[in-house]
Amino acid sequence: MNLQIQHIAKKFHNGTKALADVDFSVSQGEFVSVIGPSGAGKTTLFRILNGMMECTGGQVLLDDKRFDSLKGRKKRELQKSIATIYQDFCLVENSTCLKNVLTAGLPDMGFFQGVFGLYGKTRKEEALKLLDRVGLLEKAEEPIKNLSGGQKQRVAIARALMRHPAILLADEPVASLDPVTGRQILELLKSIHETDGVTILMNSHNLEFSQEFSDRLIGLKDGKVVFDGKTADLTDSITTQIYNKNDTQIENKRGVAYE
Ligand SMILES: Nc1ncnc2c1ncn2[C@@H]1O[C@H](COP(=O)(O)OP(=O)(O)OP(=O)(O)O)[C@@H](O)[C@H]1O
Repeated sequence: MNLQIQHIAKKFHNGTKALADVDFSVSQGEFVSVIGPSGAGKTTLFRILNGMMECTGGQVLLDDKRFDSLKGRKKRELQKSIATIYQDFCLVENSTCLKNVLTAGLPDMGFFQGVFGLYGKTRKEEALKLLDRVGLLEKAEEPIKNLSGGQKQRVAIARALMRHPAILLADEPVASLDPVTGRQILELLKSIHETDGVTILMNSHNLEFSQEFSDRLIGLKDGKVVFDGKTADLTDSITTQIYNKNDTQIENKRGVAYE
């Protein structure tokens, strides 16, 4: 599935212009990271892409079908191709890992099935397989609140995969994790990307991780794309331009989350 972001703009009610003429495409199977300083508009862009927020200009196309202006059932149908994982995992803490993964099926279920959690044997088997894939089968009946941060993100990844997404949006997926756990989560995402051909669009403050795991980087600054190229083509001077920091600061901050 090809994602086309065409001249996207977002102006909030308070007058803040978070995005201005953001324009790029992502082909099926790419691993792209959106990088940029705090306030650059990364989260706003991701919210528009997963349908949580409306843009005030431009359009988003999925395989040439306009996505941003759709409503209701048509929007939900197309939305199924996009799954998101978040920095704070967005799981139900008192519910088990298995139930959290199963909730991904709710939009396809009838009202009563959903209310009474009648997920059915096939969905349960698939959810258990996915928990196995992320290394958490033995925790299936454990409530989320008993898990570590890394384990919670693994459950969130299993829940995302339950939707069979063509595109996985990873919004600061490792920002709440220590560097070792963060790397393990990114290795898991990379292996899913390589095995399933899922497109991954990641928003990260960690430039070193973005460079290591992505094929392509999009540099956002003040709501505009200031770099779009292969990871290897990101030079120190472009990094300075994106983050507006001098070279010494960049050298000192390599591997540390940019602010
Ligand atoms: N709901 C909102 N109402 C008004 N302004 C907002 C809203 N959400 C975000 N903004 C503003 O839009 C701009 C972009 O914010 P956004 O959160 O997208 O940046 P970001 O690059 O994700 O930053 P960070 O890396 O710190 O999360 C900022 O100036 C922010 O203050």
